[in-house]
Amino acid sequence: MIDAHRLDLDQALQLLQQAGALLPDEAPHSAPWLQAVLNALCDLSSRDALTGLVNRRSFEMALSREVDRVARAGEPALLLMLDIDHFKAVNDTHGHGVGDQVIRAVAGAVAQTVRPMDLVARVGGEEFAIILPNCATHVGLAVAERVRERVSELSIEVGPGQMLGVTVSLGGAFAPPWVRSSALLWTERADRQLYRAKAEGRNRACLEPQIDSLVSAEEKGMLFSPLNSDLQQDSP
Ligand SMILES: Nc1nc2c(ncn2[C@@H]2O[C@H](COP(=O)(O)OP(=O)(O)OP(=O)(O)O)[C@@H](O)[C@H]2O)c(=O)[nH]1
Repeated sequence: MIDAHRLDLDQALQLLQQAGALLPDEAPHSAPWLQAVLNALCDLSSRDALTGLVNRRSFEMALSREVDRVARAGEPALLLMLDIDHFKAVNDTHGHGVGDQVIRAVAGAVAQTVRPMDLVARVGGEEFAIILPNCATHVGLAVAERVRERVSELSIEVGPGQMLGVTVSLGGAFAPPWVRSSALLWTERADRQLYRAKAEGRNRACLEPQIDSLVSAEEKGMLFSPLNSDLQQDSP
């Protein structure tokens, strides 16, 4: 049994306080209190401080989980990479503070546009990623377009009476159903489409052309038959 009084938790509690996290109501140093402190620290370390979105580390974990899920369940999942257009010019013209404000506004708009089950992450300075589980392939482009349009409608007040508009480019790729791919390959494919969107003029969404699965219904049945359950678990 751990005696929580003997643990040095000062720094952890200061971090939580500084981040504005609510400290647990439970009796200090009790087991439920300690658990609540750990939960709050986990939450803090999985979020980006500027936007409150999921950070790159959590995104990578979620993406690997999604790769596994798609390979098992065969449901199509879409990964969108999103980058603010000409963002350097925003910083250069209006300053870093306004740049941060724009990043926050874009993050809010994107998070409000997708479904609660979708995961929006800030994966770089002005770069975001969205994992959309169970997203039908024929609606992928419409979803990406909706996000693009929503951001382009933003009017961000960056000074008294001074409004700023911003656009984003998006690149997307579906995880191949029934196939064990890797998070890295999936990200690279979506990134390639993002570069295409930038090269084709920005403020647009490009999705990887769909390649129909070569796995037949019969093969899918075989993959999930009890005889092959070991094979399924061991396959790379
Ligand atoms: N304000 C602010 N700026 C950031 C942050 N992180 C990165 N940046 C800036 O984002 C800018 C990214 O610029 P670039 O990668 O050149 O791209 P861009 O100007 O958006 O141009 P394109 O992507 O080609 O449309 C750089 O100037 C970085 O300094 C941040 O957290 N806050």
